[in-house]
Amino acid sequence: MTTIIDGKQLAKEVNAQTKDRVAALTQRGITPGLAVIIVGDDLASAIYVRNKHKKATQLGINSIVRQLPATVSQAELVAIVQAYNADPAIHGILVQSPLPVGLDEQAIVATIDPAKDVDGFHPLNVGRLFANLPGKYPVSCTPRGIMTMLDSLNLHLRGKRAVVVGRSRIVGRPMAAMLINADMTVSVAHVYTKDLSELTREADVLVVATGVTHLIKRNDVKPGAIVIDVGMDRDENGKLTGDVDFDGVFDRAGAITPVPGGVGPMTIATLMQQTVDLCEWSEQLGND
Ligand SMILES: Nc1nc2c(c(=O)[nH]1)N[C@@H](CN(C=O)c1ccc(C(=O)N[C@@H](CCC(=O)O)C(=O)O)cc1)CN2
Ligand SMILES: [Mg+2]
Repeated sequence: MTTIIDGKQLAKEVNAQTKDRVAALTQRGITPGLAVIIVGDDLASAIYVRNKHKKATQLGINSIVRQLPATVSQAELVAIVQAYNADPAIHGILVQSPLPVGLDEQAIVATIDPAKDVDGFHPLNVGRLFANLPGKYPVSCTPRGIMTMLDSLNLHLRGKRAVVVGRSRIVGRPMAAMLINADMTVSVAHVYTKDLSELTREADVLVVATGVTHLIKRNDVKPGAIVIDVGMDRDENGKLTGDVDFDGVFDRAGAITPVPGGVGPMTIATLMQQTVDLCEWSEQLGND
């Protein structure tokens, strides 16, 4: 029997907990605040940002969306980030990715106060994750959401083999770090990897984040493996599909995420969770 990991349902459960935490803070006169900066008119980004705003508002988080024209300068963008850094009502700041060409995304992310870096993309927080430093700091939401999915399966991860296909800054690299921190033996594959199938067939946990439609097929998966599909691709008919051939892999996997309704909803739920984390952590610091 294969388990379908229902990201929508799990996201609902995470969101319900977040809503309770927001209510408890609000009772103390504190409202978590999230500032989302979006630059230009990328349609997909506009939809993701609208969904973030809607969800934050539903949960009682004070959500501010700052829409800027593609012509905004690097210096203007930095000044806007700095203003949110200085605003005590804002606990989480994020810049929707990708930015239009000409803007240096990394330089802008580096100006976000690491304590307000709700995406976990600031180099200080990335470094903390990779060094597995103790303490409270934000991490990238998609892989954190995937760790929540793995937790929900009550697996024994220690010593098992994980393969992450894709080495992006947002997903592949932080995912690998989180799996190493969970005591798994981790390999990261990418576009130059030779004999990909040989590697993926060793995985007890296989995370695929490449943007290549149906890259992973039935024979690339070890029987019983946990298969996490981060892909959001369009097939030849324009239908949303993943990096994994779900129908082919389904009854070979032990558990598998669907697309849509798998990792995507967990990314937004984790973002909300992390906004409230940052708010609570800032309060604890303030009370010390
Ligand atoms: N600053 C950031 N930029 C981007 C991030 C991010 O975490 N921070 N991630 C992605 C976009 N993204 C959130 O920003 C995101 C993408 C997709 C989904 C989602 O729920 N997908 C649905 C399907 C949606 C559809 O039908 O198109 C699903 O998988 O079920 C959530 C968040 C890049 N940029
Ligand atoms: Mg999905």
